[in-house]
Amino acid sequence: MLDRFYLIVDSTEWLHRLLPQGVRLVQLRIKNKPEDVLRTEIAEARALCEDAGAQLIVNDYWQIAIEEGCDFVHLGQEDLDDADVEVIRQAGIRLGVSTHDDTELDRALSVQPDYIALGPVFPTILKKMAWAPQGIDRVREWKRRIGDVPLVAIGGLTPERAGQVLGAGADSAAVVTDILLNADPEARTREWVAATRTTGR
Ligand SMILES: Cc1ncc(COP(=O)(O)OP(=O)(O)O)c(N)n1
Ligand SMILES: Cc1nc(C(=O)O)sc1CCOP(=O)(O)O
Ligand SMILES: [Mg+2]
Repeated sequence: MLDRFYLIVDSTEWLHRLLPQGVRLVQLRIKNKPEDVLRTEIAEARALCEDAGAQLIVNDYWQIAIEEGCDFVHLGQEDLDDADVEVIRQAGIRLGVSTHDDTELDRALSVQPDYIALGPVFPTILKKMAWAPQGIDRVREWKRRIGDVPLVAIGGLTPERAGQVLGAGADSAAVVTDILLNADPEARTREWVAATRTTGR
């Protein structure tokens, strides 16, 4: 069972600030750092999330996640090319997978994921995407197709849009820039917590 509010951060510094605001589900998504930094950040994130009673999901670095005793990783389609899903499963690690189109959805379902992410639902400024925004109807369609597998909506979300994607069948709404680039990330996080506890299904 995923929390309906899924925060994504790029350092443990954010966890010190935002976990106390009521975050229960968080992804550590670090790019372009040396392995020793990654390992230190992942280990610290694990301890901080454990203390806060939050679920940590490690993006990309499934081997370090296993070695540092984490229990949930997120992999995109390119990450899956290099990942050993058998090893991940044997380590008892849960796995979330990104999808953007039908082919990716088929592939994601074939590894029996613990959730499927669909994006970008709205335009995102975080990274260049090869896909046009999916829109709300696509969220509805994805949920119909994946049934009991939890669905995470991502891309350009705000508290108001989170209500829309949850209402369309997403189980959780993931966010980066609406919080990390906000003038007051702590207050915006509290808005997210309130919005996702009171809207949607
Ligand atoms: C919840 C969630 N959904 C999608 C992604 C994107 O994963 P990926 O396609 O591997 O891209 P990067 O985030 O690694 O750049 C995600 N991280 N989390
Ligand atoms: C990291 C990521 N993956 C996406 C996908 O569609 O797979 S969209 C996305 C960016 C989400 O950031 P923001 O909340 O700032 O738009
Ligand atoms: Mg990735």
